[in-house]
Amino acid sequence: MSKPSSQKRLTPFRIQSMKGSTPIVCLTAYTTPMARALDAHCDLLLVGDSVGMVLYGLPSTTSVTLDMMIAHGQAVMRGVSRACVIVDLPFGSYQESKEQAFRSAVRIMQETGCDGVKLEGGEEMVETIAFLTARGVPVCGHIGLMPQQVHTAGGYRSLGHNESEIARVRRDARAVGGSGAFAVVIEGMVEPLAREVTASIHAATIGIGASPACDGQILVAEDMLGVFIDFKPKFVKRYADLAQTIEEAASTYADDVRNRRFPAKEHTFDLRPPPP
Ligand SMILES: Nc1nc(=O)c2c([nH]1)NC[C@@H]1CN(c3ccc(C(=O)N[C@@H](CCC(=O)O)C(=O)O)cc3)CN21
Ligand SMILES: CC(C)C(=O)C(=O)O
Ligand SMILES: [Mg+2]
Repeated sequence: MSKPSSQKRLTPFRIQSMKGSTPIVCLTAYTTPMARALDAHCDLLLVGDSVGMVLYGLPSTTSVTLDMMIAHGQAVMRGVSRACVIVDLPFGSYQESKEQAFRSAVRIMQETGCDGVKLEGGEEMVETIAFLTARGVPVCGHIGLMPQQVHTAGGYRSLGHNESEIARVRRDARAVGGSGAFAVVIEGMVEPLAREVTASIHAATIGIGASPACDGQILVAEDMLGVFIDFKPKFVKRYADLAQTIEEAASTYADDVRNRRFPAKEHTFDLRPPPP
């Protein structure tokens, strides 16, 4: 018998159908407890390759592997009952050919049970996205600022500030939007461009640093919770200061141990009277 929760999960099809009506609420999740905490409040949870920077302290997302994405995808799926779960294809697992992309996507879907995959790229990824969607893999695109291109782009810079950047994003949006993707993450671009892109494609646009003019919004959960504080992009809004909360709790714990206030009576197993 299947779990009763399985039919309540939002599908990529349903996410796309929210375009233009209800703003699509998305956050990243990498672990079971985080997925459990976010699930009821989000329409879509992304197991992002940002996991490499946020949980592993790596300098970029480019050394994240398919095995890492699968392990975190499995962890998130254990904590979810409502949200649609999408897993990032990591750098090097899909760019070589559409066949390589299909093999990587199938591994992710079969080994995690997630609802679809996300991949970065514009015009150059159209064939790949069409190949995957035609074969049963729901695909979310990702255009604009593409973190896996950090080494060729020369850093993380927002787009749409000159005519050639605008033309590039326009082309990528039309290409990816028309390739069968149910949604497209549009990252790091000026508002007029995000608005134009959102109005011009059938896929739902999920913005990060791309203004309120998108069909939905996504942030890295650890950024908005103030857990990850190594850097704060302009687009991040802090809803909590958990790094500070953790620091304070650790300090109080250390103080309690050093002054023998912890463990107290209620944390200690004591000798019980023998049963009658
Ligand atoms: N924790 C975390 N949050 C993210 O949003 C994120 C990751 N990691 N890792 C993968 C990529 C990298 N991202 C980044 C990283 C840095 C900036 C940044 O520093 N941006 C500057 C300059 C933008 C501009 O040129 O206008 C900023 O001030 O926002 C932006 C996006 C987004 N992604
Ligand atoms: C920030 C989102 C869109 C992402 O790709 C990630 O977390 O890896
Ligand atoms: Mg990513």
